[in-house]
Amino acid sequence: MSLIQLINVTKEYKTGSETIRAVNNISLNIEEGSFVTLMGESGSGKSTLLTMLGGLNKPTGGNILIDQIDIYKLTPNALSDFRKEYVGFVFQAFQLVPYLTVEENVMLPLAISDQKRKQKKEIVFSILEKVRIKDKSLRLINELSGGEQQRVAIARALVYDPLIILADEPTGNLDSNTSKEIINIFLSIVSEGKTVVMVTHNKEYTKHSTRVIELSDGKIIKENCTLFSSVSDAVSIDKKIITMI
Ligand SMILES: Nc1ncnc2c1ncn2[C@@H]1O[C@H](COP(=O)(O)OP(=O)(O)OP(=O)(O)O)[C@@H](O)[C@H]1O
Repeated sequence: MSLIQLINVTKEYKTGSETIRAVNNISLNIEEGSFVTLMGESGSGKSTLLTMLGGLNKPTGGNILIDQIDIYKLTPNALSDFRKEYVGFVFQAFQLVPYLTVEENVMLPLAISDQKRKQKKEIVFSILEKVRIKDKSLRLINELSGGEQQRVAIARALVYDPLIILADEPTGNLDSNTSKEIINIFLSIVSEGKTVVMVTHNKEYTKHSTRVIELSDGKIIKENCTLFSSVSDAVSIDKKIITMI
């Protein structure tokens, strides 16, 4: 059974007398451990689809099942628990707290957790190590480069060890070399078995994904699966690219 199942999903926004159909009757299955990129022109419905997948934006039609849970049939509290357990979000604008340190930003989502402080610190440090920013854990956010800030944002998204990472234009504010480093982090996350769904406008990054989905006017117009036989192939090719820079 697929980890993510969308069944006839539609989203309409009403603004005044106008109704915008941002996502138009999409059905889609996403397997666990895949790296999916969502492409398409501005306004084609990518962010709407991503936020619906993450339990942040209720569809006006259809069902979204994650791990066989029909997420919008959950109560608000259960939906919030579901998000905590299953989904980590990464955004273009990082959305970090500028007057807190790296460590404090990543620790922030754990504020509501019952774990002991020592345990929380261990989780935070192991993730900071994974995204290679541990040496700057005591720096304030505004003392970091854009790429470093995005690493912190990815670390924060990983603190509850979610199965799914949803990233909306995570490289949109970064130069091309830094963007490749961020894509490499996503590839290593995927190689651990997590599922990443990433919105991007940059065609170059689609070659690292296991599946590319192109949207237009809220519909899937093109799909390209299994560009690599496995994610480890993608990682090795990506490493070659990084070495060439
Ligand atoms: N909260 C909202 N209220 C009204 N209309 C909205 C809302 N959010 C998105 N839309 C509209 O829905 C359509 C799809 O928007 P969406 O942000 O999903 O597209 P996108 O492909 O992510 O675009 P971009 O690449 O510019 O971020 C657009 O026409 C947009 O104006």
